Amino acid sequence: MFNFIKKITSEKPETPKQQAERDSAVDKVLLGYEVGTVSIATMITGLERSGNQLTLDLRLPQDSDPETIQQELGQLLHPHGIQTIHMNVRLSAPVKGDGTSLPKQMPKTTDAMAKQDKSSVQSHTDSEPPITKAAPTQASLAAHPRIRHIIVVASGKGGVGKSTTTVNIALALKELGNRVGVLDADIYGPSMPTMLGVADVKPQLENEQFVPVDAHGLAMLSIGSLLDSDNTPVAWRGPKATGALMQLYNQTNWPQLDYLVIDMPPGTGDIQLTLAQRIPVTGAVIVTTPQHIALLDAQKGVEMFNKTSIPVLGVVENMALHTCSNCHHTEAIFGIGGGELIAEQYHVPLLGQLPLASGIRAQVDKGEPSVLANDEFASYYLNIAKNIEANISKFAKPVDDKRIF
Ligand SMILES: Nc1ncnc2c1ncn2[C@@H]1O[C@H](COP(=O)(O)OP(=O)(O)OP(=O)(O)O)[C@@H](O)[C@H]1O
Repeated sequence: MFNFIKKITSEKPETPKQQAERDSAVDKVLLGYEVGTVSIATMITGLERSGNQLTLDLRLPQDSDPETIQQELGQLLHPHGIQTIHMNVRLSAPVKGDGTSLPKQMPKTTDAMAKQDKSSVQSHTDSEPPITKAAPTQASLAAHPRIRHIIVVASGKGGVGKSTTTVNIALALKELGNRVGVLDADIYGPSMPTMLGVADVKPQLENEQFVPVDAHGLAMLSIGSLLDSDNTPVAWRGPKATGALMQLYNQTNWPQLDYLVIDMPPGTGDIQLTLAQRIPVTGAVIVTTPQHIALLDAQKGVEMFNKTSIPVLGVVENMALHTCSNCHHTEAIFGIGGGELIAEQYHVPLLGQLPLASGIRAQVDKGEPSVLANDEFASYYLNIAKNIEANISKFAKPVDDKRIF
């Protein structure tokens, strides 16, 4: 482990407001800075900003030159108020054999990334889709060797029921006879393990790869499984979050899957954009609610996916209808047509409208979502899954069947 401390220039006054603005600018610089052909964001295992000082824990490829990196980052970050950079650098060990000295237990998040010295980009080229150079486009990303379709489920804002919808769609796709995996990438509120009733099950490591948890037949991996209760990801900033999520995607031994459904963090910021640019996605599903503000945010989601050339498979309007728990009468209490409006405006299909029903909430709360319980709401999700299936093949990327693992 090397420890580099470099003073760039002398002090400059900084207000809290400036600091907040600079945090975002610093994130952008880190996301854009590449070591070899890979963003340094994917190599950050720890990041702390204190005033004009930035501390980065980095796991760099063995042949990289930390001093040059520090110098270049210093120049790029100096205009954004960073005067001192501390870099704690681990260089990846050279690849030897098949990597037999493995941790028996799943390490905690920070350790998981820091200790896996052999898990560099170099040592995993056999299973990782390549991360391409700056401004990667979907067309330049190789399809995942074992996954036919990757679907991201996104929402413009939090709390619209994205995770509830994701878990039920995943179960519905499985119900239709598919092999399905779920990646819970919602760093702000990872909820898949609880919703699937496997919150106590920790994923294992095998040959330096995460092994997804079997959750009612779904291959599930959640960023939440890698966290301690005191190590909440809420405070994670862009590059660290992006790095951790890319690691989950790249370093997981996904079985052969027809669908990997990714529960994205809500919003349309840097993290979402970076993931959308680095993971070979077949299509996106956008979850919204009928309220005006949620619809506006959903529009931003559609625009983000359009920019990154990810086809939008459609919009799901959640909590669109209310089903009375006494008489089971269903009506659109928030008004009608929100999801339809977006669908029309952006030429994307409306995949379905879901009721606001306490039963839907109660089922995910007890770890047995509606589709699993086969309750009265299951058919709504099955219809959405059928609509996804009906559309998806025209967006599929070719799978390289000749690849050997
Ligand atoms: N159709 C629905 N009817 C009733 N309750 C619902 C419905 N959909 C979701 N909920 C409830 O709304 C709450 C928020 O849902 P969920 O966690 O799925 O939203 P989210 O968009 O993923 O939130 P976050 O952005 O915080 O991750 C949960 O308590 C969930 O049970």
